[in-house]
Amino acid sequence: MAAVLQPEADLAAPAGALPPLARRPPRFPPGTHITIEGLTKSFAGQPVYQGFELALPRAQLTSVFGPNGCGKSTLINMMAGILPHEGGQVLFDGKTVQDTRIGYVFQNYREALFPWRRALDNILYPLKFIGVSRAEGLERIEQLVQEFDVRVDLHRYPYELSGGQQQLVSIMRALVVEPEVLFMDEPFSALDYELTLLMRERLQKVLHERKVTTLLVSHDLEEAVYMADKVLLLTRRPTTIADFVDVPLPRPRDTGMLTSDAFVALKRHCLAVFQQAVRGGVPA
Ligand SMILES: Nc1ncnc2c1ncn2[C@@H]1O[C@H](COP(=O)(O)OP(=O)(O)OP(=O)(O)O)[C@@H](O)[C@H]1O
Repeated sequence: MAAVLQPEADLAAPAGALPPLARRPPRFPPGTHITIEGLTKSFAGQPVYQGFELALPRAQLTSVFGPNGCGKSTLINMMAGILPHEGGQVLFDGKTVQDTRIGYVFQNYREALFPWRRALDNILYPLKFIGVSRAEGLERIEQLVQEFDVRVDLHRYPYELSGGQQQLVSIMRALVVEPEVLFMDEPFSALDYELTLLMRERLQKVLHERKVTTLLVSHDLEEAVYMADKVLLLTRRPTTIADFVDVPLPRPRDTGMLTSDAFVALKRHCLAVFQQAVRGGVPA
């Protein structure tokens, strides 16, 4: 297992030259869960990330938003260990992704679920890799069904379920392992608007109650702000951080919030930063 990160221990100065401890700035903000340092990635010689740095807070949902093709999926896929990177590191409480329990919800739930397994067995599937019994798994699923407060027959096969129900199954499968970190890549983009509103509302409530550190890639600014504790706004490639915006709106949230003054003001700010980032300018 990787050594636990000592937040202040690796400042690159010779021992004799260190300033007094009390005056040294913290390496990462208090409450940091995930640290990304010097992340470097290119495709066909074209850089996407060059020395990318970021600290992500524990138990909060960070939405990732930016121009098309700026590398949102690439970022979470590198973090989740699905995609290799050329340089830098991503640590979770100082641990590598291999030593971290993660969940991942794909955009395309149709391809993500096993069609030959009933919904229940799709959800139970990852538990066999972490040594959780079927009985314990069934208890966890019952708990999830209550938290989401939805009616879905988990004895059905995926093709017998609606799109929203299938994506719910896929979300439950990611949560049943009780992940330290959850990654979601546009999980609602294939759902109709009514279902999207319902799923957003339920999911943000469950994730907040479970205190899961979450990364959500979204193409929809309304969704990005509504779901988030923080919105990470990215620039065009090579990708940098345009802004990392706090969303201090109360939870649980519902659709009424979408028209509140505070929500609209936050969304307006994010839109202005995004437009600057698309044009390649420096946000005001
Ligand atoms: N395997 C690959 N080979 C070559 N180029 C790739 C590969 N994967 C991604 N890219 C390119 O890298 C860039 C970032 O891709 P990525 O999918 O991460 O962007 P994104 O911000 O999630 O995109 P979108 O907004 O379209 O969903 C894009 O220009 C994409 O075409």
